[in-house]
This record gives sequence, C-alpha cells and structure tokens, in this order.
Amino acid sequence: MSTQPIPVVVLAGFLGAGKTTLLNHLLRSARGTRIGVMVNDFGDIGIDAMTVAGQVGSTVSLGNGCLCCAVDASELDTYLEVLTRPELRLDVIVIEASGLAEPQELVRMVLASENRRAVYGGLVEVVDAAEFDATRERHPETDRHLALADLVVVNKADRVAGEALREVRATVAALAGRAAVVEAAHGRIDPELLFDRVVPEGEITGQMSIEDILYGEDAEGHAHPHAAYDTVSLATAVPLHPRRLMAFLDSRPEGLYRIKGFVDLGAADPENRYAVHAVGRFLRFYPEPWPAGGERLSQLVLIGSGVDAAALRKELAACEQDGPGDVPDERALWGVLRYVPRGEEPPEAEDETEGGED
Ligand SMILES: Nc1nc2c(ncn2[C@@H]2O[C@H](COP(=O)(O)OP(=O)(O)OP(=O)(O)O)[C@@H](O)[C@H]2O)c(=O)[nH]1
Repeated sequence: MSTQPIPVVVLAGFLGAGKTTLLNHLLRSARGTRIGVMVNDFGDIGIDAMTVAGQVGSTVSLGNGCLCCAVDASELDTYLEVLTRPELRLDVIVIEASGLAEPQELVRMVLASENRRAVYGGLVEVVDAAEFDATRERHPETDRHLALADLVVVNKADRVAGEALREVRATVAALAGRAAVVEAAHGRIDPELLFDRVVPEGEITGQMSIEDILYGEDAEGHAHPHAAYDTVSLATAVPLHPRRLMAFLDSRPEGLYRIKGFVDLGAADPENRYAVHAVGRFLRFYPEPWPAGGERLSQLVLIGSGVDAAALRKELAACEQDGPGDVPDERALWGVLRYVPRGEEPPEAEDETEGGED
C-alpha cells in the first residue's frame, strides 16, 4: 500500500474564486482518505494556510502538527519529499495555488519533480460564476488557464440565475476544450473527481455511485447543483488487448475526466497487472505483480461529464481479447509501456504537454 503513487492535484483559480472553500469541503468530506495540503501563498502572509489549517488537523498531521506549509518553486520538491513519506500514508496531495500563481508553472514543477511516488493528479481551475465576465476582462489569461485545466469547477452557482449560469458554463466549456466542467456552490464537488476514496481491499472504488455521493452523503443537507456525471464500470475476467486498449485511451472522448483501476493484459504480460491512472489528458500505467492466488480481473471505472456511457461500455467490451486467435505478443505491450514511469528518471518533457495540450 505504502508504495502506491500519490496523486498531486493542483487547485488554481483567481483570487476569491473559492479555492480554499473547495479545499475545506474536500477535507471535511474526506472520511478515511488522507489528504496532504500545500498552500502556495508565494511570500504573502499565509492567510490561506491559516484558513485551511483549522480544517486539516483531524485528517492529516505531520508528527504532532498540521500539514500545511507555504511553498514556492524551489521548495516544492522538499515538501513533496516530506509528504510522500510512507509513514504519513497520504492518499492524495492537494496544492492550492495562490490566486495569482501561474498554474502552468505549478503543473510543470509537479511533472518535473524527481519524487518517485508523486504523480501528477490534474489541474483543477475554480471559476467564480458571478464574476466570470469581469474576471475575464481584467485578466485575459483566464482563457489560457482554462485551456490548461483538466477539471473546471464553476463555483458560486448559488449566486447566478439559471440562464446566466448556463451561459457561463457554455463559455467555460468552450474555453476548457476537453476538460470536464462541473457546477458547484461553496465548492461542494464530489471528491471522487479528484482522488480515489479509500475503500476496503478488493472493492472496486467506483462502485459507489456519484449520485450517492452527491445526494446521499451531504450531512449538511444542502441541495447540489445538478452535475451531469456518468460513471462507467468494467469488470471482466477476459484479458484486454493492449493495442485496442491504447487505441481506446488515445481517442478517449472529451469530458472523460477520470479513469482508474487495473487491467489484465493477458499473454502480453502474464506476470503483472497494470494499475491505470488517467486524469484529463494525463495517463499512467503502473505494473505490479499479480497478487498470489487471486482471481485475475480487469476492473476499470470511468468518470466523465457529458460522455456517452453506452458507447464507452461498447468500446471497452471491444478491448477484450477474442479467443485464441487474438492473443497479444510482447510487442503489443509497447504502447502501454510508453506510459509507465521509468525507474529513477524524472518524468520527461513529453509529460508537460500531456498536462496542457492535446
Ligand atoms: N455565495 C457563495 N460564496 C462563496 C462560494 N464559494 C466561496 N464563497 C465565498 O467567497 C469568498 C472567497 O472564497 P475563498 O475560498 O477564500 O476563495 P479563494 O479562491 O481561496 O481566494 P484567494 O485565497 O484570495 O485566492 C469567501 O468569503 C467564501 O465564503 C459559493 O459557492 N457561493
């Protein structure tokens, strides 16, 4: 367990958009998930760090203290080193960028990190729906930031009337390209969009429906703005063909934000199963030996907004190997291996473009 990669999520958005509010929501609804937080105040007095600190105490602690720290570029790796220590047993690390930070820079730093356990977990941009037009006018770079995002949260949906909200959402979606777009009030998004919740060994993480989480678990009884999520789960004992799986992943549709699980690639690598981690356009495979004696299953969960669940299910089914005439050889694995992080080398330059463009 302690050698699992830890996703590092970058949380960005302009001053006052609601980043700290969203982060506090995540921390409150974390339950068993252990979240590490870095606050990127860039030399300011650490107001955000203090705001978050009150919430963090119960979920994450470093020794006796809270796990909040102001970080600048040069310090990022030092902090990641601390936060990825196995004894902390963190499941996810969230970096809250200062409202004025260039998110691209933070993403680049995470991707360039030499830390072997940290894996880029996506760029989340928080947008203030009520101030969206004004913010764009004053900060034209907003458009560029949205284009880089893997998930955009249109926050403060409670402050904007229906039609105006739809317009903001449509503009955001056009600017955000392939990123998923969700609406929220007070940052109350489904934590599962950012990280896997901790569930007992052997359970498929995505079997809890998004609706359960959105509508069934809100202890405060608030109504959530409707979020058009789809989840597609695949569990099959038939090994997947690596070439078709890669063709599927390479052409995955817009709005498909998260893919997670394990795949059995059959004869292409009988020794290992491959953990799959995709967020936005970022994709990684992590081979690990099959647990002894267990059933060999491929288990995938796909989460997106505005995706065609039936079509995805069909495409995934078509990845299953089709009898003895369809057995992959080792070369079929090459496409997959391109996305396996290599030993001690830091991630390569190609990663940077994966996080930002496609
Ligand atoms: N009405 C409403 N207010 C919100 C919502 N989300 C956040 N706020 C309020 O907006 C203000 C700014 O929220 P923060 O979470 O501090 O925003 P931030 O992005 O962390 O701000 P900076 O740290 O300045 O970049 C606070 O007063 C929040 O209570 C929302 O969805 N609706």
